[in-house]
Amino acid sequence: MAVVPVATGVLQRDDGRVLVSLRPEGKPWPGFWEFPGGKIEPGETAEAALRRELEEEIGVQIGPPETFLRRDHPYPERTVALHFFRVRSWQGEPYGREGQQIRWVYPWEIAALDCLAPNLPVVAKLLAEELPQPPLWLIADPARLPTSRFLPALQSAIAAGLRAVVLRIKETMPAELAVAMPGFLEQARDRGVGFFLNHPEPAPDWPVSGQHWTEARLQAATGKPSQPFGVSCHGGGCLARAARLQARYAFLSPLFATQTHPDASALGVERFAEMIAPAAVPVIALGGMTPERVAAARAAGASGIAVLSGILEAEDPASATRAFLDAWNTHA
Ligand SMILES: Nc1nc2c([nH]c(=O)n2[C@H]2C[C@H](O)[C@@H](COP(=O)(O)OP(=O)(O)OP(=O)(O)O)O2)c(=O)[nH]1
Ligand SMILES: [Mg+2]
Repeated sequence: MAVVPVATGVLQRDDGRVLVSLRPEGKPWPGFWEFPGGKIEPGETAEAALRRELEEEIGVQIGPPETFLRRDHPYPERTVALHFFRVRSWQGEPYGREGQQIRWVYPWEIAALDCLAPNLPVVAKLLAEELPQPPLWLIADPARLPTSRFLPALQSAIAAGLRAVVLRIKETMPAELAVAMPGFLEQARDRGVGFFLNHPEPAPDWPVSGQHWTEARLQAATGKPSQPFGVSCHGGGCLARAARLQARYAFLSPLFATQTHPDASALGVERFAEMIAPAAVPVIALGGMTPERVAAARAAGASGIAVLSGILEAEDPASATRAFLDAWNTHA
């Protein structure tokens, strides 16, 4: 089957919104949202095709495009070799020059629309950029530590560079912790730490970045929550639903066998990679994570790694944090 090379542009404004356009009747895949662009002509470079297509389709002259993602995708009638570029500057106000609808949307809103399948990894990559960096996620559960050690251990991890935390509260918190928590969270937020709260309803009104849902809660939900949220998934169906409900990230577990869930059989690197490939949410690898395994998680397409017991329960939470961060950075 012939391979058709295609160049498309993700126009992104300073407020983070990107331009999507609706494929019109009369073209393949009418009614699906895409990034403007089209086929690269013989002898044309991808960038030249991008410039020509964006002028033809949305009436803009673009500044320098950034190479963003490459994907080959087999449609039933043809395989397309897609060159996705990001464009941050252009002249002219985009409009649907071929009569097509256009829309400016936040990256997390794209997957709630009907999108062409190979565009979903582009959405995941845009969303990954919005997450706290570096992408080492700690699942902090006060029930797993003596109360007096919980906040100091968390503080040490933050001082060592931790910037993403899921605060997992399963049972009533010791009163002294509950009292200290809002002040602690406010200080951490000022240092740029993102906190997502996994708490039974009613959740306390703490200054967090968003909520963290279980897979069961995602399945039971009738719509997206009002706050940004992430979710713990165990399979590809959950990742797809999470994206549809505009989740900002998903944990996918267990990548490796773990002590905390010895009965859950591990996904393994290969299945994990297969589940991530078509996903429209950034996937954070969870389960049996050690610094030695970070490279494998990253190579499988993980946008980050999550640790449950390897940091707060370590003798020295700061050096445990640094070991994971070093491993992530080494394999960039
Ligand atoms: N433009 C565009 N095409 C995409 C995207 N994702 C994706 O899979 N494709 C596929 C659909 C099409 O099979 C192919 C490019 O098609 P196109 O219909 O835009 O090509 P074109 O503008 O040159 O159209 P035409 O002149 O042939 O009518 O790439 C995307 O985000 N934007
Ligand atoms: Mg086109």
